[in-house]
Amino acid sequence: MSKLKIAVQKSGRLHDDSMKILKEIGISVDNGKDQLKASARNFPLEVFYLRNGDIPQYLRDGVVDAAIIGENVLIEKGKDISIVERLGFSKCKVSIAVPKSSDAKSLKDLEDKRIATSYPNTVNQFLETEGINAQLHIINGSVEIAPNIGLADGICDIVSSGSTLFKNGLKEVEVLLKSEAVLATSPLILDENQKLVDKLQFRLKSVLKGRQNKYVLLNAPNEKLEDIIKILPGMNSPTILPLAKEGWSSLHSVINKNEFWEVIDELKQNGAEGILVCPIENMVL
Ligand SMILES: Nc1ncnc2c1ncn2[C@@H]1O[C@H](COP(=O)(O)OP(=O)(O)OP(=O)(O)O)[C@@H](O)[C@H]1O
Ligand SMILES: O=P(O)(O)OC[C@H]1O[C@H](OP(=O)(O)OP(=O)(O)O)[C@H](O)[C@@H]1O
Ligand SMILES: [Mg+2]
Repeated sequence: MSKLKIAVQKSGRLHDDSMKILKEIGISVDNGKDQLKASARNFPLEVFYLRNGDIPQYLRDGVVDAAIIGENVLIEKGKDISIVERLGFSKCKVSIAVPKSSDAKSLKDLEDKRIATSYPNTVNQFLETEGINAQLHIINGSVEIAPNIGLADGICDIVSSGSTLFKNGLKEVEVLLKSEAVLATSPLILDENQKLVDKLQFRLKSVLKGRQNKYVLLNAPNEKLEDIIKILPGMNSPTILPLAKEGWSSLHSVINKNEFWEVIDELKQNGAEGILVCPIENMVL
């Protein structure tokens, strides 16, 4: 039986969440820390631990069938590789930044200037589209230090909280793209392995949907039920069960987790009591 070969970052920002999501979709991997390859116990799958930056080439060559990778890396060097599913973690931006004292307000203002980056293709594409000339300095890390040491007038790098920019006296002037971890597949994937990817994708969708939602249970007097149902977004057809306490019911429903926190005070004011909010492992739709 064929096994699906999937690449996961060996160590770094993506590693832990990638392994976590595999676990949540029911895949147990024997994980020796220094192993470069591991097999799943309960799914025809082998995990290859690789550098994030090397993964596009492995996908292109068909050395691996699929990968969990930063979308920004695919935009930089894997335009030919298809994204199967966005995974919602490792969210970041790829942005242009300049020293706080600079007058530059966008990429346009860096005409004829020097830009340090690890993402030359991404920057070049934006420069071309906007018809701007700039000189690129390609460096592999610590990009944010470049303006301070006189190497560049601006930089293009990953921004998440913005604290690295802040610490280096830089300000973000333009966001080139937004990124998150994605599941991607090789253009050379065989049909039988594509079927395994489809299975993974189905499981991923139900885990991701579960993460976005909460299962809410609350008690309320019967005469308040109508008002409470109006307050709770998405609670069009809640389950209502009578409580042993005369005139009271228990109300159960699935609710988007962000929407829920916005209405919690209103719920209490309208008589809801004993509110329980539970995580959902999977939502199979
Ligand atoms: N500060 C951050 N916040 C959120 N996501 C980030 C951040 N920095 C990087 N990422 C995302 O995580 C991915 C991996 O970043 P990380 O710094 O761990 O590895 P890398 O140096 O890019 O890759 P390699 O595995 O090749 O060494 C990036 O491509 C990006 O998608
Ligand atoms: O906006 P922030 O939250 O500060 O995150 C942005 C920083 O995070 C990444 O570096 P990382 O910490 O991964 O180090 P690396 O350069 O060694 O990959 C990225 O290259 C930025 O430098
Ligand atoms: Mg990094």
